[in-house]
Amino acid sequence: MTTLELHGLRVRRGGRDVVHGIDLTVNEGEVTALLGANGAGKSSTVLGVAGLERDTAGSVTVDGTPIRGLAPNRVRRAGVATMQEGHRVFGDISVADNLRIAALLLPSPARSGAVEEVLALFPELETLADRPAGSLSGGQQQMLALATALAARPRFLVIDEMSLGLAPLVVARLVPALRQVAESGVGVLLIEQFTQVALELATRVTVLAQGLVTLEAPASELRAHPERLTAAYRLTA
Ligand SMILES: Nc1ncnc2c1ncn2[C@@H]1O[C@H](COP(=O)(O)OP(=O)(O)OP(=O)(O)O)[C@@H](O)[C@H]1O
Repeated sequence: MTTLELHGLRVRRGGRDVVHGIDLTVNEGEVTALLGANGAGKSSTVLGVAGLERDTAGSVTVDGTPIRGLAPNRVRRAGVATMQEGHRVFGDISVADNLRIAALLLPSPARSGAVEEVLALFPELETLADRPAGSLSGGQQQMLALATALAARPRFLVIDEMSLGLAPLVVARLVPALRQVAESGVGVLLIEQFTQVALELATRVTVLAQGLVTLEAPASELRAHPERLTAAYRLTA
C-alpha cells in the first residue's frame, strides 16, 4: 500500500519549534483526520509537508521516497497536492483555465482527460467553466480549489480546513465528493474544524496539542466515544 509517512517531523516557525517531532501515516484510499485546538500545529504540519515551511527536521516520505525539504513544486511532482486554508484560485482567469493550468503538471496527452475527470466529480463547475474564478461564490471557489488540487491526479491530498467559512449546505456537498476522491485511491489528510465532518469521513484520527500527538485512534472509536477527542484536545506535554 502507498503511504505518506511523517516520522519525527519538526517544524520551526518564528525561531521556535511549533511541531515537536510527530509521527503520522496517511494510507492511500483513506481519509486521515488531523484535529486539534487553535494553535495546536495543524497548519504548520501541512506547511512542513508541502515544502512551504522549510525550517523542518525529521522525515516525510511518499512510498518510501524522502520529500522533506523539497521545494513545493517538487513535493507536488512527488504526488502530494495541498489545499491551503482559504481559497486559492486564480480569480482573473476562467474556471476552465484554472483547471487547465493545474493539469499542466501532467504529461500533455493526459491533461484534458484529467480536467474532464474533475468536472465529472463537480458537474457544477462545468456550467461555470467560462466565468472568471473570482466571480464565483465562496463555496464554488472552494470546490474549484479542490478540483484544481485533483486535476494533476495526486496520490495524496492535504487539505487545511475544507469547510472554513462555508455554509452547511456547501459542506454537505463537498463531503461526498471528498469521499469519492478517497475511494478512487487518493490518500487524504484532512484538517477540519467541524469534528463531526472529520469523523464522518475519516478512517483514522490524529489529534495534536501544542505540537505533539496526543491521540491516535480509529474514527469509529471516536464516533462512539467523542469524550476521548475532547480530552485529547486539552492534553499537554
Ligand atoms: N508565521 C508564524 N510565525 C511564527 N509562529 C507562528 C506562525 N504561524 C503560526 N505560528 C505559531 O505556531 C503554532 C502553531 O500554529 P498553527 O497555525 O500551525 O496551528 P493550527 O493548529 O493550524 O491552528 P488553527 O486551527 O488556529 O489554524 C502557534 O503557536 C502559532 O502561534
